[in-house]
Amino acid sequence: MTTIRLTNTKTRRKEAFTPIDPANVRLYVCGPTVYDRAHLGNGRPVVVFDVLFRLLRHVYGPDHVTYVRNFTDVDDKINAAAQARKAAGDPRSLEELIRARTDETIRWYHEDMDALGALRPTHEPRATEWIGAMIAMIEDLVAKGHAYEREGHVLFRVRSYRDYGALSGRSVDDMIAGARVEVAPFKEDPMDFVLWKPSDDELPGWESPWGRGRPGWHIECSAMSYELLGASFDIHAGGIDLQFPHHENEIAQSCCAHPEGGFANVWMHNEMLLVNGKKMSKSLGNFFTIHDLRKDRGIPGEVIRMVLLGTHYSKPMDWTAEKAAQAKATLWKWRKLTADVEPAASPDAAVLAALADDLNTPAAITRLHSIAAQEDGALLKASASLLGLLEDDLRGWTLPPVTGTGSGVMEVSGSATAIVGNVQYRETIERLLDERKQARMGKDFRRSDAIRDLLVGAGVIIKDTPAGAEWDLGADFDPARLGEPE
Ligand SMILES: Nc1ncnc2c1ncn2[C@@H]1O[C@H](COP(=O)(O)OP(=O)(O)OP(=O)(O)O)[C@@H](O)[C@H]1O
Ligand SMILES: [Zn+2]
Repeated sequence: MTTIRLTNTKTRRKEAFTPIDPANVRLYVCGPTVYDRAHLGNGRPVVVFDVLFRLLRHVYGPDHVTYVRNFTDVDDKINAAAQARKAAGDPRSLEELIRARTDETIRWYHEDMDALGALRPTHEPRATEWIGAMIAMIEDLVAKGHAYEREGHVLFRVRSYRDYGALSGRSVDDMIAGARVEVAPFKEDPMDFVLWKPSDDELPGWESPWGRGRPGWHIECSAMSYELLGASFDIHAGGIDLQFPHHENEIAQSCCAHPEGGFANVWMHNEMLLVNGKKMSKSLGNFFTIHDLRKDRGIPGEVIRMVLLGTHYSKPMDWTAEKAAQAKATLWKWRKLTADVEPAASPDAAVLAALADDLNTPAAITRLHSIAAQEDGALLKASASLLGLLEDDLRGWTLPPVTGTGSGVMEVSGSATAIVGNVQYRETIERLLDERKQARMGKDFRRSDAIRDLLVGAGVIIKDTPAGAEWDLGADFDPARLGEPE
C-alpha cells in the first residue's frame, strides 16, 4: 500500500500517515461562513484538500474515507448582511432574510466549488442544525470547570487547559501580546473566548441553560466534528489563518470535553493566496470571486484549479494572468490528447508518489507534462484524475458555438470529445484552407492571406508542409471569429 507522508503542523514534521481505522479514514476541513460569494483564496483549501480526499480514496478505497466540511450559517457577519438588507427596505423578517442569504450562499458555493472540480464532502453540516450538540458540549465544559457563565455569556477558561498554544508553538502570554483579544469586563482573563453569547429578540437565537442565545464560532467545529467523526479522528485541515485562534480554541474545547480522545492526529494548513503580498480577504477588500473569474472573465473552473495546484499548498502564492493563460494552454492540449480516450487502469506511479509526498502537486503536474509529451493519453487521463483534472465533465470549459448556428457563448457539459470532435468546426476550417489553396493557385495572394489571417485570428494553428496545410486548434480557439474573409 502507498505510504502517504504529510506535514503535521502540530509536530512541525513530515510524518508517515497511519489512519486510526483504515476502513474509515476521517478528515475534517473548516468550511466557509456563508454570507457572501467565495473569493479565490477560499477556493485554495477546497482544491488542496480535495486532492487529499482523492488521494485517500485512491489509497484506502472510495468507501473508506469520511470527509466533513461545515457551513457556518450563524455568525455576526451573516446577521449584519441581513440587517443591511432589511434597512434597505426588504419587507421580509430578519429570520427569513438570514435563511434566504445562507441558502443562496450555499448554492453559490456549491456551484463554484463544483466548477473547480471539488468532490462534495461526505457530510456538509450546517451549524444551525447542530445547536443541541453545541449546547451539550458547552454544558459539559462548564461541569468540568473549563468554562464559566457571565452575563448570559459562556466563556472558555483558557488557563484551565495546559496545552493551549501547542499547535502554534507559542505560550499563552506571547499569544496575548500578539493577538487582538477582545477585552470584556466579564472575562476572568483576556484570553478567554466565547462559547455562547446572548441574542436580543431581533437576532437568531436558541433557548439554552444560559438564556436565549447563539454559539460562538469555535464551538461549532468542535461539536460537529465530534458528532460526525468522534472524539479522535485522523486529519483536521484549513487555512493557516485559522491556526490561531480558531484551531487552538477547537483543540482546547474538544480535548477538555473529551479527554478520552485525542481530537485530530494530523493538522494541515494551506498557505494563503496573496494579492500584492497581502492575504486575499474580504475584510481588506482586495479580493475577486471565483464567480467573477468564471463568468465575467470566462476562465474555466479547471484552469483555476490547475493554477491553484501549480504551487505547493505550504507556500504562499498569487494569481497572475500569465499563470492562467499557461494553465489554459496546457489543459487545452491535454484535453485534446485525452478526448475519446479510456483512462488507463491505474495512475502513473510517479504522479502517485508525488502526491503521497505531502501533496506535491507541482511535482505531479511536471510529471503529467512528461506523460503528455509521450502522447500517452490513457495514462495522462488516469493520472490527472488523481488531481481532479481531465475528468469527463468539462467543468466550465466554455466553448463557443458551432459555426453557423447562432451567436453568444454556450457552456458545454458532457463529453470532452465536444472540444475536438466537432465536425462543424472541422468542415469550416478545412473548407477555408481549401479556399486558401485555390486562391494561392490562382495567385490571388490578397485573398489567401486574408483567409490565413482569419484562421489565425480565430486561434487555428496552421502549418504549411510539402504535403499541404496541417492545422490544429490553439488554446484561444474561438470559432465565433471564423467568419468569412473579406
Ligand atoms: N487568501 C486566502 N488564501 C487561502 N485560503 C484562504 C484565504 N482566505 C481565506 N482562506 C480560507 O478559506 C476558508 C474559509 O474561510 P472563511 O469563510 O472564514 O473566510 P472568510 O472569513 O470569508 O475570508 P476572509 O478571510 O476573506 O474574511 C478557510 O479555510 C480559510 O483559511
Ligand atoms: Zn473550524
